[in-house]
Amino acid sequence: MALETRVLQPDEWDVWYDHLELAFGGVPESAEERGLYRSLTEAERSLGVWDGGTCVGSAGAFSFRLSVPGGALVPAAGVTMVGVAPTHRRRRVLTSLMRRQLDDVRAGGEPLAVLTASDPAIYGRFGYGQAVYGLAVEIDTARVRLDVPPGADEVRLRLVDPEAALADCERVYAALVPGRPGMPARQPGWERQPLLDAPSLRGSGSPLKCVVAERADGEVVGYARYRVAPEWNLSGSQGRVEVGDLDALDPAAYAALWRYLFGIDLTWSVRAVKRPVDDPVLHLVSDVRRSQARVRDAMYVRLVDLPAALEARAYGAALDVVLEVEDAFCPWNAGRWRLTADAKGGARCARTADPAELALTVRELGAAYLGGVALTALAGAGRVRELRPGAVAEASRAFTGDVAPWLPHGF
Ligand SMILES: CC(=O)SCCNC(=O)CCNC(=O)[C@H](O)C(C)(C)COP(=O)(O)OP(=O)(O)OC[C@H]1O[C@@H](n2cnc3c(N)ncnc32)[C@H](O)[C@@H]1OP(=O)(O)O
Repeated sequence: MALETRVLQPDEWDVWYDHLELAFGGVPESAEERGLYRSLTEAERSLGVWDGGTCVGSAGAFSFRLSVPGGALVPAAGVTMVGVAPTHRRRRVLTSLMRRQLDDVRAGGEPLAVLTASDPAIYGRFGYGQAVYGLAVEIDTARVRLDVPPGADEVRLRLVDPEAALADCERVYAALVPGRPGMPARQPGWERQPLLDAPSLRGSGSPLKCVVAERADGEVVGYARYRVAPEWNLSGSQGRVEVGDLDALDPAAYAALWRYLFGIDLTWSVRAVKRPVDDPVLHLVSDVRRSQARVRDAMYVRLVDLPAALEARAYGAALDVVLEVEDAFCPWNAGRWRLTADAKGGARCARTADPAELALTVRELGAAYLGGVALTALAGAGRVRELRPGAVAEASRAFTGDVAPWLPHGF
């Protein structure tokens, strides 16, 4: 029987999501998670592949607006819920879903598609480049000290109900978005994701806790949501603090929050797994080695409308370069483009017949797009070719940003 691909009907959601759980190994999610993702699913952007009455493939997209260098919020399809049934794998079901989805994203006018990958080897073939990395730390708080800046002692900390503090936390998050490429502006409903607290998500940890940092006038300027995972052995307490998220608007509040987490009684380590790679905590700790910093891929970016995407971001230096771009999966992007930008923010990208100065695939452009991956590094790996001496360094300087891009949460 031929497979049929169609847009999800809302009453098919449970069957569609059951299929997805199966593709991911078959461990059921908690009712709380399921309820959240049901409410966040955009049915008209969700595709199902059906073999008779059985769902055998799925892919969805969230309508995100993503912060890019310069602070603009750019519409981006947050690709999600991709799965193919174990009975139907390696029969090009994923490939057909990616084809349909990228055509839909283009028709809908979103310049970007972004995703987090279950396996880094999957999405390069569809033009996604590894643009955002994430930092994980597990800090030995018995031996590592924090060198907090002046002002941290004036910050008032208050332990609050995470629900009650939500509006204040969201205000802090929203204020950070324009300054940090990669952050999705919060769309309605997504504020609930950091509050998910089903027992299966806690592991051995406590229910979610929230501490807020306040200025003298009572304004909330930072927060941390975390769990405490107590553990006892013959030597005594071995507890750990597990940070969900931690955001602050100034260095004093930021350091005060970390100091609080370091000082929780009966715990001897703090683990935070979704931090930016340039997290200032690396410069607060006395011993970075005992902080066990690890970096891994976090978000992949695909330029769907190449000129619109390149014009939407700002550049750190003036630029005038002709790019020869390969894009086998979205051929409307392929060819020669002149990208000009001034350091104040204006950029223009248009087709040209002038000689190319840099040759690369759309995947490298996606990797460099948010300013966190240097074109010079990609050139070092042979993935960007310099056709005019000096062009790689010039373009790299303009593309690279002052802060590392960051994806603070999964999707
Ligand atoms: C954004 C997200 O949601 S990420 C989540 C992705 N989902 C999962 O990981 C759940 C478990 N896995 C699956 O559901 C499926 O195996 C998928 C979705 C990864 C792949 O689906 P398939 O229909 O088998 O892929 P398809 O047949 O179209 O393969 C296309 C190509 O990708 C390759 N490929 C597919 N999956 C993988 C993988 N996990 N690792 C490396 N390569 C892969 C195939 O070998 C094929 O390569 P080729 O073009 O060189 O021949």
